[in-house]
Amino acid sequence: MLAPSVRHLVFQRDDGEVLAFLPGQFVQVHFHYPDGTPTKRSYSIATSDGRPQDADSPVEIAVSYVTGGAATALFESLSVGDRIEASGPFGRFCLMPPDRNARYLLVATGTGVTPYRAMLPQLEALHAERGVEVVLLFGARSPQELLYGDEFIAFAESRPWFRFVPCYSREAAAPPRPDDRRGYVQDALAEFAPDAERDIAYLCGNPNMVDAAFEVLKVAGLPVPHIRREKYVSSK
Ligand SMILES: Cc1cc2nc3c(=O)[nH]c(=O)nc-3n(C[C@H](O)[C@H](O)[C@H](O)COP(=O)(O)OP(=O)(O)OC[C@H]3O[C@@H](n4cnc5c(N)ncnc54)[C@H](O)[C@@H]3O)c2cc1C
Repeated sequence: MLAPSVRHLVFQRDDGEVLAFLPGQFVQVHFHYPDGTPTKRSYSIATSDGRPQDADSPVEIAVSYVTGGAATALFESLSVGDRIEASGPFGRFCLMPPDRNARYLLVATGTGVTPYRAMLPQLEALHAERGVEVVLLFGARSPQELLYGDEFIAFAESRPWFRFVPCYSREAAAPPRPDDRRGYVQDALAEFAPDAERDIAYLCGNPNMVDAAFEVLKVAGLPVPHIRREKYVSSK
């Protein structure tokens, strides 16, 4: 468990094929409702090992359990070694190496942070290549819900070009770290002075947060192609 209701799950393909995904992409999990109707749900790939994918590579996801959720029931019922059906990779919520921005503003709530975990090796390479800087703003209700928080904190501590800014909407960390903030993640954006010349922003997770942060960035002057969005809407 990454948080009281969020579980990290690791899968491996069992058909000998390679899941050649780009960081930021997602998989779809296929299953059936109790009445036999087929359905599917999307999950961002969290795998962050930076190695070229091969047939044995892990496919990691973080699932937020919701009360009464159909996929939630499927994941809760799984035991080690069980199989599920999935397809992918899908999506275009990816870093685009031809971009020439000096800084990335990465914004997430909840499991919306998982694409950024997958992007860490690529961000490191982009920093080495052209000195790009990164600010990751992560909205969580409390420190207990700071998914992969230890990993992001350790990553930021050894890289001055990468800032990790947890924004707690319900309670502050005790004792707070210098980059901890109180309140909603979209309200913390102004402090980082979004700039059309310098920044490209990625927004991922709760649709209300994505819409609110999109408005903040647009008002700050970021052109729409510089604001990339992935909304975690239910695909029922
Ligand atoms: C591109 C994309 C990527 C996604 N990536 C992830 C991911 O990495 N991890 C992840 O956990 N989810 C992710 N989602 C959301 C995921 O696909 C499911 O919608 C979610 O897991 C709920 O599925 P469920 O079948 O358990 O609930 P459902 O049966 O779909 O919903 C049951 C009830 O819960 C409500 N509900 C659904 N989602 C939430 C929520 N988040 N909070 C509160 N109530 C909710 C519904 O309105 C409904 O009333 C992603 C969605 C998209 C579109």
